[in-house]
Amino acid sequence: MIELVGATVTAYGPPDAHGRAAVVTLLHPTTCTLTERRIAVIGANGSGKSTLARLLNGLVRPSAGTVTVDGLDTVRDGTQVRRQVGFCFTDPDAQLVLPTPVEDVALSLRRLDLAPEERTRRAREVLARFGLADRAEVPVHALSGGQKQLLALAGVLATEPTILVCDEPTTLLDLRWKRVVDDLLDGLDQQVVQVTHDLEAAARADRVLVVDEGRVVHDGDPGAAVARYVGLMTGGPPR
Ligand SMILES: Nc1ncnc2c1ncn2[C@@H]1O[C@H](COP(=O)(O)OP(=O)(O)OP(=O)(O)O)[C@@H](O)[C@H]1O
Repeated sequence: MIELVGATVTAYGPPDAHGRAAVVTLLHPTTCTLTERRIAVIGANGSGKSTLARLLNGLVRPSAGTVTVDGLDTVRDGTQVRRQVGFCFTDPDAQLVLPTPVEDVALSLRRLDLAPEERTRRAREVLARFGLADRAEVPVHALSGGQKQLLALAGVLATEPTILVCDEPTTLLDLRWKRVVDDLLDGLDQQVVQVTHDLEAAARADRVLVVDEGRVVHDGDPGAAVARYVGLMTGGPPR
């Protein structure tokens, strides 16, 4: 269970003519308890969705308030929280660091106390589960965007987190690969919190948070959330 209590994120904005930077609020105080299996976060570009998502595993620290996962504080107990909450970025290149898929997944498994051969064997098993068995030794840079996104998810899920947070996991994918990743996410046992611009994916969620200008302006039923978002988006050109 993820719990935000007055969670607020501030940062320094751009410096003025005197070199002084004002503090800007990226996320206004937010309180909610996230227990549903499928949660979507939607909103305009720059509204604060990624900031909210990154709070959930401590990638971003609250400037005020708290974020806890099953009672563990994302600041105080950051390492334990990150073991429980896997995070997948929009761009898999931000996540894939080793030359081949098998090495990359084996790296994800480094926390398990395993001999190197056993770690490699497990990494191959994980790749097979994700339909990437025949890509195990192919250079990561030679994989398609869809294969890279699957690999990034495989690396995160290999560690068996109880919660998966994904920041626009299908934005860079063509329709075929988007379906593959959507099906994978829909079928997971884990709780999944997904930031998305895909309103069909949002409509399939159990609960949808709509973020606007750093505030959660709607939280609840997917149909009403999507309608709220569409209303916001048709209210004039972006600022
Ligand atoms: N570390 C930071 N310092 C200053 N401003 C930041 C920082 N991180 C994000 N921002 C700003 O906060 C706002 C919200 O950013 P965020 O990435 O959370 O939006 P988003 O809703 O995920 O956008 P998108 O849909 O475009 O990915 C943006 O205006 C962004 O430029």
